Amino acid sequence: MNKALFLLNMGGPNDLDEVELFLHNMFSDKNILPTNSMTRALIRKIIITKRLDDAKESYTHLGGKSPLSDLTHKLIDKLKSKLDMPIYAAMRYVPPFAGDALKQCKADGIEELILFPMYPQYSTTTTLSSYEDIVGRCKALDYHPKITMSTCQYFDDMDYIHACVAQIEKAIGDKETSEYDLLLSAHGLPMSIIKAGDPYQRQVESNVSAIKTLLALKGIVFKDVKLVYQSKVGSAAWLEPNLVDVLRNPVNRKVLIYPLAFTIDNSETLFELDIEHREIAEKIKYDDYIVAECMNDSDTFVDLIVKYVSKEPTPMYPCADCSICLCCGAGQHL
Ligand SMILES: C=CC1=C(C)c2cc3[nH]c(cc4nc(cc5[nH]c(cc1n2)c(C)c5CCC(=O)O)C(CCC(=O)O)=C4C)c(C)c3C=C
Ligand SMILES: [Fe+2]
Ligand SMILES: [Fe+2]
Repeated sequence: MNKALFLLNMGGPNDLDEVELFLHNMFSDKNILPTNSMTRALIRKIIITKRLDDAKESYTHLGGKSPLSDLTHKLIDKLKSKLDMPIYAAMRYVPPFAGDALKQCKADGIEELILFPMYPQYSTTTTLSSYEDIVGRCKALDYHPKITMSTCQYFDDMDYIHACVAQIEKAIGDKETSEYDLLLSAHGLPMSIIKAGDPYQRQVESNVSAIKTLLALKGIVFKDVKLVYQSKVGSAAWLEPNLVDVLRNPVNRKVLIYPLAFTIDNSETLFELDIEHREIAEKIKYDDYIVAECMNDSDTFVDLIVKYVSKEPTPMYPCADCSICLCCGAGQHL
């Protein structure tokens, strides 16, 4: 069967004019704001009015755009040397959208789309949203390929955990780990989404436990290892503890932050963590403040993607005896 690979992600604005499009599309997504469409439109307007200038300002610090798209294309270039199939980035809120790639796949007679989520932990706000986007766009194009999730999540895959620890080791270099707090920083989510059954928090916590276990096995000792949540938007309750609160109340003034929910660097790592929160740390006189890089196009991450794309998809999580996946809805009933 002719196959093509789609890497699923949110995307990031490719110029300052796209910041509004990003926010508009994100807050039009029923998986991000699961309310009725009238309420969603109202909240969207309020958030765009409040966030647009600040968001543009953040991207200005990064040269006027998000680094996400360029870094994803570097990864795709590396994957192309290992996988004999067309590979596309499918971004949810800004170009490159999946639509153009799907038109190309239809014209090329591609019969199977293999989807790889760039999110290690499954969430309705990310993985499910991207999956539904692909399915919806295929329908709109009257294109009916087999759609396969290569995996719905990989937070518990030991190859992925080794890759996380490799990034942490690379960031700390020759420094003495026992003097540092390791903050494993996951993107936050509203508590309302968690209470509705989203498995993200549980998967993040398992991810943290696995990293702690591997650090112990490798004899790498930090002063403390803490799970924190970043990038809160609005005033509703989100997952806690919030990274900013933890940074503002230091027990120890040497920290290494590892961004746990991203595989590709973006404004929330390179601006929020590395510029904005660094300023807080400098103001309150941290002795050292290190932000680890995401996996980006590292060889271990390339190998992980190749592994999932090359293997038969396992019955998807958590349903073992029916091919429809209970976490993302992918697949079909037998
Ligand atoms: C309700 C708001 C948001 C939820 C829920 C959310 C979940 C979520 N997001 C990511 C990854 C990314 N988020 C990015 C940008 C971004 N996210 C939000 C809000 C929510 N995210 C906003 C408003 C923005 C725009 C930037 C800003 O205004 O601060 C990005 C792109 C960054 C870039 O380089 O452009 C990513 C990637 C995850 C993994 C996640 C749930 C687990
Ligand atoms: Fe986000
Ligand atoms: Fe799934």
